[in-house]
Amino acid sequence: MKTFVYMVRHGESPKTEGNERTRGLTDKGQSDTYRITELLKGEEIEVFVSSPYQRAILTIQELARCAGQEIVVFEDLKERIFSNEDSRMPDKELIPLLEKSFSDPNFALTGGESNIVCQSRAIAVLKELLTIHHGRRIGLGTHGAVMTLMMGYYDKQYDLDFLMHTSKPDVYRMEFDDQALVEVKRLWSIR
Ligand SMILES: O=C(O)[C@H](O)COP(=O)(O)O
Repeated sequence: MKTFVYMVRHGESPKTEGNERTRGLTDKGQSDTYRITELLKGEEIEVFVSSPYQRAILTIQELARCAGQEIVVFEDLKERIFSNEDSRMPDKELIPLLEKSFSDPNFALTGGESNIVCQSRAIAVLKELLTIHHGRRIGLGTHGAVMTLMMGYYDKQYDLDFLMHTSKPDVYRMEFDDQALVEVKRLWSIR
């Protein structure tokens, strides 16, 4: 029996407001949540889980509401901690850090996580979800780096280049046969 995981990367978030945990969505990010709902409401997703970060929860909230389901938050689905959770790392620092991290998966800044540490904690959750919700459809509110690391665990094509070509929001449907990934389809299209 197939299990489907819908990776929903959050929409646009204000970069200067709140901290990593609390910043929400911009007006565009908010309006994209309705597009996500339209796109996915026919998929009959019954289980909703998310990163604990507001921007990820808010992106799937309307879809979960339409499905009459609660969102279950998993701390270990949060975005990779690049240096700390207090503020967003500027892109001019983030991009070199990502380049270094994808060539050395054990590399971490002081106070931050490596790719390997982030991947291990998120994959532990995903494997548990695939077991508990075997045969069901799971919507997962996520972020660029942790999503790429989860997808890359199953298929090496999901690497830094993939991450750099993703959008906010973005949606990928992963089809599993038990714990094995059989297919990935991008469902989001950029207008
Ligand atoms: O999905 C992501 O890349 C992270 O959550 C960072 O999002 P941001 O560009 O809003 O900081």
